[in-house]
Amino acid sequence: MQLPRDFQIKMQDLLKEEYEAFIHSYDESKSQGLRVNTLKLSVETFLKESPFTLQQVPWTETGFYYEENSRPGKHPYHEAGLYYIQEPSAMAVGESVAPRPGEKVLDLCAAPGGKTTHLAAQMQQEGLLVSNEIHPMRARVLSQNVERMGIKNAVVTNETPERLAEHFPSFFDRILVDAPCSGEGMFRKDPEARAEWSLDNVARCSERQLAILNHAATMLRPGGKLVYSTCTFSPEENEGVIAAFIKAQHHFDIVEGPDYQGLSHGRPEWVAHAVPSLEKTRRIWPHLVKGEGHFIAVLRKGDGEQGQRLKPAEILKDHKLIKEYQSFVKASLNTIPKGQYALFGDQLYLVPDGMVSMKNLKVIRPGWHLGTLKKNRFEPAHACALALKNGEAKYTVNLSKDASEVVAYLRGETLNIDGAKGWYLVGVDGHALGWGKLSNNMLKNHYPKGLRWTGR
Ligand SMILES: C[S@@+](CC[C@H](N)C(=O)[O-])C[C@H]1O[C@@H](n2cnc3c(N)ncnc32)[C@H](O)[C@@H]1O
Repeated sequence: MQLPRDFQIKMQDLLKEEYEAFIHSYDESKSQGLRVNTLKLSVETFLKESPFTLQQVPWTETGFYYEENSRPGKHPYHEAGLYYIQEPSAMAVGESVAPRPGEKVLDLCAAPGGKTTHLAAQMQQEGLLVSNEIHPMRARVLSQNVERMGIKNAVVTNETPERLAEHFPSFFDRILVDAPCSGEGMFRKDPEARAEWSLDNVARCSERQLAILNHAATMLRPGGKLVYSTCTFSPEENEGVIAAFIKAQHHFDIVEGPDYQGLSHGRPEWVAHAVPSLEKTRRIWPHLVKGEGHFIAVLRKGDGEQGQRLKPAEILKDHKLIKEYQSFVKASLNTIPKGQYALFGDQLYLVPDGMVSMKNLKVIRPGWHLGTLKKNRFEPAHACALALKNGEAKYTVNLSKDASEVVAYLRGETLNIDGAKGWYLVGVDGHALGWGKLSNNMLKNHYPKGLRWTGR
């Protein structure tokens, strides 16, 4: 593998006798992983149903390596959101954040959503998860992944860290900054990261990382936890950023990172102005574990002034007034979705508990999207289907993963089905895939056009 020359010289200088083992790891194949979505099923059930050969990732109960020739991204279970394909080392980050149900959590650099979907699984649909991405196109992909994984309590925003910091002073219990970086840890799997790398870019990244981290600090409540991670080796972007941050932000401490098998300590000796506590940060090395390169720092904010209470979000006083929605619920669901309803134009959402007003921010998903109010009727959203559990819809079409109808449905084709008129939740082995509307024994396909399978 062709690695940038300056990168090799720098790593040799840092790693000394360990360099040989490090550089040989580039001759080995990258490791690939998936994380079971425990919002939809337990690990135990997934392992019984999984068509793939899997091996446990040591630092994540829900994470597994899969074999090179399996293609989990091209399986109906993927479309049903039963798992998220995620680089195994990256799973250690969500484990380090470890949010609890009911908390207020911010994922500041969230697209495409690997860590956000991990945090959401830990929160078990309770509390408020704000998932932010600065780039509009990437924010859209993030939003789609939040939908596919059936997450109800996430608010997806498309903002700069600066604007969010103005809106949310001392607000969040936990914040993750999975920072944009030079991506040295991804060289084995990402040729673009190799092509774009330069020493100048490393320096630019570290400046940007410190700025993002400072904005994150503003948004954390006293006593809150801030996790900083990168997928790069360069000390300037890792221990160096944390050293500069701690120097400026006296009320923050570095706390001991996770002690999972295979994780190494941070290297204070690699940066100027180091403090010994930098050793409490964690590094993941590809020559020591089955995973790509990563860095994780866990920081805690000391006691201090609590933030002001933010204005609550505007919610509907009585959703029963929306007759079209009531008729849909009565005809098509066995349970009434519980929580706070909010209407954005003609779009109906259930917003997370603790949702505050996000006026003037670019919000692209304010919670669980239930559907659209049309003239005299309600049309359920794809997100509504994907967060419904077995038994929650009145009418279902349950297909087996090997049935040709599953592929037909995912391609957007009409299915022939006997039954009463109405909305049907189409699923694979009991896991929702999307909606279909039955009339005259023809199930009109409501699988979103942009997600349909083509050429398979
Ligand atoms: C390492 S990636 C995040 C990966 C994501 N957390 C996941 O697990 O799927 C870093 C993200 O930061 C975003 N980003 C780039 N510049 C940024 C900036 N100045 N402020 C905040 N985020 C930025 C990138 O668009 C990218 O999506």
